Amino acid sequence: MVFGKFEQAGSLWIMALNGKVAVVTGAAQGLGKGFVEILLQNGANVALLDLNEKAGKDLEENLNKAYGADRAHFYTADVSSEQQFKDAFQKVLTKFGRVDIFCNNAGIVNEKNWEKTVSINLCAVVRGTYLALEHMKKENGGQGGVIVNVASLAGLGPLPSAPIYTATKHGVVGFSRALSMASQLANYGVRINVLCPTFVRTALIDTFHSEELTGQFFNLKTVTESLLDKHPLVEVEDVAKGFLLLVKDESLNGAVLAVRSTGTGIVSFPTEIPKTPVSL
Ligand SMILES: NC(=O)C1=CN([C@@H]2O[C@H](COP(=O)(O)OP(=O)(O)OC[C@H]3O[C@@H](n4cnc5c(N)ncnc54)[C@H](O)[C@@H]3O)[C@@H](O)[C@H]2O)C=CC1
Ligand SMILES: CC/C=C\CC(=O)/C=C/C=C\C=C\C=C\[C@@H](O)[C@@H](O)C/C=C\CCC(=O)O
Repeated sequence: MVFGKFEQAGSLWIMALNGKVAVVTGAAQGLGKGFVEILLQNGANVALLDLNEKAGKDLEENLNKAYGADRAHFYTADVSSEQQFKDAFQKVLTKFGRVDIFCNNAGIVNEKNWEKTVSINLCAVVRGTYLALEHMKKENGGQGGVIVNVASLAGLGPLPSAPIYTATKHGVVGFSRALSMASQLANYGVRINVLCPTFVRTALIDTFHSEELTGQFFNLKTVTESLLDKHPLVEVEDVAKGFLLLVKDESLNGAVLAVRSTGTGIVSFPTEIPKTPVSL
């Protein structure tokens, strides 16, 4: 299946990013900032969405100094608000005229206020995906494109100290994989891929030291620390390279990319779930 303007690199079909327009949520810091930078370095123009207005505006100024005027624009938006998300998306279309790449990256850990976590980590990912899809899909006159949803290794296996966070990330993986199949079957011309990083050196990983944010699971801090031993930290730049692959490689739709200190790989899901027979 071929989606958009691309150039051939060996047997790979690679989407050229010059002139493309990308949207990244949670873009003011951390992984989102890394995704924005690698997109700018590869020729795309980028809309940054975040609820942190000061950090977002400061980053916008610095990026336009570094990569050229008018390449990056910040829009204040709380992705858990349907109205704010829709308004920001409309402002992006008014400014840039198109959206080719959409990254649902914004996410939090809050096991106390779990409804907030579900609202941001899962509901807002669905909202952003559907906003982008409505604009991109060919049956609506769109140009096609690619959506990258940010899950986590906790979307592939449990984080005992963060069961709600784990649930939201499993939801992102399942939703994105199912929608990628729907997109293929309906010939939307839109690829939907998932990024599953291990622990990354950002502000978020301090969360599990916070009793306010881990709540009843604060006493499992040592479990997370032992998982950190098993899954050592990676840097934002390592994850950004995986993100760029999911954006540029036109052959990838429904891909789940795990980024770990031991390397990066596309997850293969068993068609037959291993089972231990029981007698009823
Ligand atoms: N840091 C890590 O170890 C890992 C992070 N992830 C995921 O990567 C994504 C980014 O996380 P990090 O960069 O590490 O976190 P971070 O806390 O450094 O940055 C998150 C950004 O999202 C923004 N944000 C939070 N709630 C928002 C909302 N309602 N509306 C708009 N913006 C909002 C924040 O203002 C911040 O700029 C999250 O989805 C997270 O679950 C996945 C695996 C590992
Ligand atoms: C408290 C949250 C902190 C940071 C955010 C985040 O998403 C960090 C996730 C980091 C690691 C999660 C590890 C989960 C490990 C176990 O559940 C494993 O069963 C995971 C399953 C497969 C891992 C892939 C592999 O190692 O082959």
